[in-house]
Amino acid sequence: MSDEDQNKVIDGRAVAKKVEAEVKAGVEELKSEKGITPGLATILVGDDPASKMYVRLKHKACDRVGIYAEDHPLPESTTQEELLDLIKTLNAREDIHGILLQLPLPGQLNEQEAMNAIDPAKDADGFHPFNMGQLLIGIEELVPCTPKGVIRALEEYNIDIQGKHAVIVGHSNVVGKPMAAMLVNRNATVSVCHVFTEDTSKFTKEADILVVATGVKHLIKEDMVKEGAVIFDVGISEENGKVYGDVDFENVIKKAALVTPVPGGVGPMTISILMQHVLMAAQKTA
Ligand SMILES: Nc1nc2c(c(=O)[nH]1)N[C@@H](CN(C=O)c1ccc(C(=O)N[C@@H](CCC(=O)O)C(=O)O)cc1)CN2
Repeated sequence: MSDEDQNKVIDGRAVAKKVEAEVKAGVEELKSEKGITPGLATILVGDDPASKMYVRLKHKACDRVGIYAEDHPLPESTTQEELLDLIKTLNAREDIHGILLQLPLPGQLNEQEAMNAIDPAKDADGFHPFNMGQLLIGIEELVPCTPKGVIRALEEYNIDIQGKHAVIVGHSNVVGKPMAAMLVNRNATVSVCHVFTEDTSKFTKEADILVVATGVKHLIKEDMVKEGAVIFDVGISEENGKVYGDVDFENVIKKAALVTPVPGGVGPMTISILMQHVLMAAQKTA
């Protein structure tokens, strides 16, 4: 990669490091002034290797910032009742301020019902309907971590959002929909594309800010982006032990003003925002 292109890489690890430093300072203050150690409980159902790795990364981040973390691994065969029972127990624990249910869940489990059972005040992921509803009316407290990480990166890189055309590819509850709400809350003009969009490239070519979250390797090519666009690649797919994003990074970077790499872009930012949420939830109990 040329030096010029190197300067266009959004360093997600550096953004995450900055967020983590802030969280660490907040955790120390809460411990020394109120005697409260923020606590996160993670729930991992089954043996999916990627999910296991993400939970491990979250526990390592907790260690770095001083958050207490405990994992609740459940077998693949877990019933809805068993999962809800565990969530109920964790909701009642005073030393646990954040609960994270690692997704996806095995097919027999009802994901939405499980997320609805998490106390909204402990909803570290921001997926509870109460927190999603708050986001929609412009109250951003516990909101989904990945889109919040994207917003933080836009701030860190001094990118104006107001009046810009932001295009999101993917309309999931985890990324696409909350990302749209956060950008609208900041007065962007937002288009959301998805599998039923007739001509996605018609939209992506017009995007000042492009967020792609589909899980389709290298879906976004150089001829699909606008010169000078700021691009966030949220997708991760694996092929022969190598991870790929949704953006054809090597070629797209020639045209973009800024772009996130995979790995080292949005992923680390997501985890640092999760740490921020556990701290926020603990601070509210003080
Ligand atoms: N309960 C949740 N489940 C899932 C979420 C989520 O936010 N909450 N998001 C994804 C997975 N995810 C976090 O859980 C996640 C994915 C990727 C990364 C990350 O840091 N990736 C590294 C690359 C790692 C690799 O080599 O594969 C990177 O991008 O640098 C962190 C978190 C689905 N489930």
